[in-house]
Amino acid sequence: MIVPFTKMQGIGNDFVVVDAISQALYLNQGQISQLAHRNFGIGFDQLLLIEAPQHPEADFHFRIFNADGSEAGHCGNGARAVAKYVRQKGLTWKRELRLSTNTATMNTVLEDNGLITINMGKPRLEPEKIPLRFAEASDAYAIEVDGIRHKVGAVSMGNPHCVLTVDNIATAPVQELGPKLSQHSYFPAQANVGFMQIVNPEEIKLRVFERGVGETLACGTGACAAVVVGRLQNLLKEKVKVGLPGGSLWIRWEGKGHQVYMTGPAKVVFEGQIDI
Ligand SMILES: N[C@H](CCC[C@H](N)C(=O)O)C(=O)O
Repeated sequence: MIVPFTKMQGIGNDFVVVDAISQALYLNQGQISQLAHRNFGIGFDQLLLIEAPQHPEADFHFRIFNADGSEAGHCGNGARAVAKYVRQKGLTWKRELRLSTNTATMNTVLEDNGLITINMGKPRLEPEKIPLRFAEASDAYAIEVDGIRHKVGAVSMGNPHCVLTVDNIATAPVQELGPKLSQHSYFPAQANVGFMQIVNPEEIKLRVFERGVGETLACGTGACAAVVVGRLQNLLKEKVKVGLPGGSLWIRWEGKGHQVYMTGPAKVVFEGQIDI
């Protein structure tokens, strides 16, 4: 079957986007991981399948699959890509959209400067909603890895995140500690692991070891999770610039009970088709 796709990226987090409305597409985990392969396939961090809305107030639904073929509940950089894709493909003329994923619904606004602002919803802090195997919600948890106790924050943005603070992002143990925290038994659904350096209360640097992928150049929900954790730990103000290896995102969170807002770019790289 010939499947047209659009390759896109959001500050270096890269996607294959497929309109699964006009052409239903069913891929198993092995096929997805093959397509994700940087040598044997197209190569991507996530596959985004755009589907018809599942409820009347949404304009589009999209599903997210990591490079290992696992399905995820949310993707912040991917949401910006979807918002840009549906307009560029003429699937809508609207500049303000309501998108849904398996775990979240969000409003998106295409700004005059070409950036996209997304209301990412309220962070979920209750352990059972992250999910995290702790009884009580806390602004910080102690998780032991190889005999060392790490102070981490944990939050769901519709997908699970674990965030720890480091002095210098350049020397953060992303490859050593990232997978061990991501697959720690305290995270029954695994977790995306953010390493956050506080530059000042309005700016951080962040690297993210993503569940189902490994370290990516950027993670949108990870940027939101890091700002939420930083604010809960009284390290950050309401508006924060998040510097990731692939570029910057602007996150705003007033605090508990409020929505998180994310602003950033999304770009088309090329159009293609593949015989699956
Ligand atoms: N790896 C994530 C999904 C992609 C999130 C990321 N690319 C973003 O921009 O939020 C997970 O398994 O929850």
